[in-house]
Amino acid sequence: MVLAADTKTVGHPGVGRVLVVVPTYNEADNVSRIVARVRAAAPGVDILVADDNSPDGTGAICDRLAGADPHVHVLHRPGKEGLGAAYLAGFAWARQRGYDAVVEMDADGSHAPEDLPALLDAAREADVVIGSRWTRGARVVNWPWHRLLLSRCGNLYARLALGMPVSDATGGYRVYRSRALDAIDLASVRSQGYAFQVELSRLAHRAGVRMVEVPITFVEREHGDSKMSPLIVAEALWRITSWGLRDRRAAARRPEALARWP
Ligand SMILES: Nc1nc2c(ncn2[C@@H]2O[C@H](COP(=O)(O)OP(=O)(O)O[C@H]3O[C@H](CO)[C@@H](O)[C@H](O)[C@@H]3O)[C@@H](O)[C@H]2O)c(=O)[nH]1
Repeated sequence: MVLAADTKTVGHPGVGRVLVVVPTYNEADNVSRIVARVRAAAPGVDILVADDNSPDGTGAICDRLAGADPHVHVLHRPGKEGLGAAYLAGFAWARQRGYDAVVEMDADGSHAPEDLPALLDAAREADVVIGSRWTRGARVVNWPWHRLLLSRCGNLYARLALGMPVSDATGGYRVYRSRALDAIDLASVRSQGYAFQVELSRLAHRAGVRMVEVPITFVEREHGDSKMSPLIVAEALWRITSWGLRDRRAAARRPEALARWP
């Protein structure tokens, strides 16, 4: 199935060589499907699955996929360390191999690979592209009401606390041009869970890189379970609050910066 995909096209026009990083923890029912969909939707991109030694055998499935397709790679990590650590390891892997852009994508099909060409097109004119659920033209399908509420409230809080003009700072479907990753101090990143997405949005905004949002259709997973937990929500709340307070204290020391606070 994967072998049928094009192996000759390289990268994306106007962007260069692209690596899609897919973090996985217990995604045995999803990982083959997502790899096949990415290969069909964007035949020129490479894929790196960053697996945290999933007990359900996701890593072994990825080894088979990688053995059958030179565009597919696996990073085996020793244990569950959170989404943020898996992405940082994937970014480092991409940098060492000279990729021009890195894509973040969930393994469960929530982020439609069919939207990827539009995100990569937008990356021609931007350093960071966020696939947004909360901008005009976006759709969210089958998400339970409590997740909708959490995402809307979380994004509103992040926007107000951090003064970022981003509608979906928690969203995990993104393109980072390598020059954006160079501009961001990745060594300072501390978030482990989904706060990672907000932290990178904040660092990109502060670094002054060009960020754009592209509407996506986000679909709730059909197989496997979300890794969302009260701890992940608590980490996001705590980190956003402390970044917001720190930014306001810094702005108070520079009164000219206060004008931009909402
Ligand atoms: N390697 C690794 N991967 C992980 C870990 N925790 C989660 N993942 C992987 O990260 C992806 C996202 O996790 P999900 O559990 O599917 O997230 P969700 O609940 O659907 O959350 C969605 O909403 C969040 C909040 O808006 C988003 O931050 C997130 O990206 C996603 O869109 C999946 O591919 C999952 O396997 C981990 O500790 N290690």
